[in-house]
Amino acid sequence: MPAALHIHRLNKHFPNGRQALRDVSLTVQHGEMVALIGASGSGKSTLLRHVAGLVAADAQSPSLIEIDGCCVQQGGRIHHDIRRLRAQVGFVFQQFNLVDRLPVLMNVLVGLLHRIPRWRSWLRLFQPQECALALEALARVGIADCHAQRASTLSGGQQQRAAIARTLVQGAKVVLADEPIASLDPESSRKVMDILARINREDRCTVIVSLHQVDVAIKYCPRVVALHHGQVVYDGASSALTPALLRRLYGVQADEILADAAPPAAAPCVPSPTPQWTMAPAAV
Ligand SMILES: Nc1ncnc2c1ncn2[C@@H]1O[C@H](COP(=O)(O)OP(=O)(O)OP(=O)(O)O)[C@@H](O)[C@H]1O
Repeated sequence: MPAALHIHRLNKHFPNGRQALRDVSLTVQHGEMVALIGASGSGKSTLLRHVAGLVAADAQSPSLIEIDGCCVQQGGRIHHDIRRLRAQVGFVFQQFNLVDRLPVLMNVLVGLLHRIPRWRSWLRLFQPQECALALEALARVGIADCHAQRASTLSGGQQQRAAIARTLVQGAKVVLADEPIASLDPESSRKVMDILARINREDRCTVIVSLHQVDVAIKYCPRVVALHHGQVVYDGASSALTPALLRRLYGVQADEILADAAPPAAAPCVPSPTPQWTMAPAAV
């Protein structure tokens, strides 16, 4: 069985000469929940955008990205059938990417557009069972009662949950979430992360989530991939992250991160059966 995600020797230079990714190789198996961490500018978003086939790697490089054995891009060329492949990948953005003026239910139904005839998608004609599917997805993320509201009237946390409901309706087997909680308050962040963990657990969805908050990465993701100046400098158990690595990744900010992660004594991030920052999974 092919891996959920396979990345081989991914390099990216932007036209201004900046190298955002350096020889990134990574394999993620089906059903994993992986956190992508690293300081601002380390390349997390750029990596996820390459995986989604939104950005092409350096031309004539040996790069290869495959999702479930299907080529997303190779040698800096995005696969010609990327639209079909993208339909299998859910993308959750920091800024939600909902259509503000449309009702929440319609925003969720957008996840079905790749599956219905084009004439129906143009007319936004959805069948009762499709609406029922969207309502069920909204119920799973806890906002079914908001289905008739315009997306713009939802709170940030609710909008992000609607965006996740859209990926549920889409039937995505791989969900890429790019800093999904960066603009949310702690309670909304918890709800969004709980939902991502639930779809990982219950739907066996592979989730790759970029996060600024190391404590959240440790709490929710058994595996962490850390980027530093576009290079993978750590790929392993989140419980085995060390203060030394966090200092390398985040510089002076690391002390703040360590304090957040383990409040009482700048406790070492050594593997332990019950790390102090691991809270019991909370219900959505
Ligand atoms: N379109 C672009 N043109 C030039 N440079 C870019 C472009 N997009 C990103 N970069 C640069 O590539 C590097 C990686 O950026 P990226 O947004 O991937 O980092 P990040 O880890 O996601 O940061 P943040 O956590 O702040 O979102 C940065 O140095 C950024 O300035």
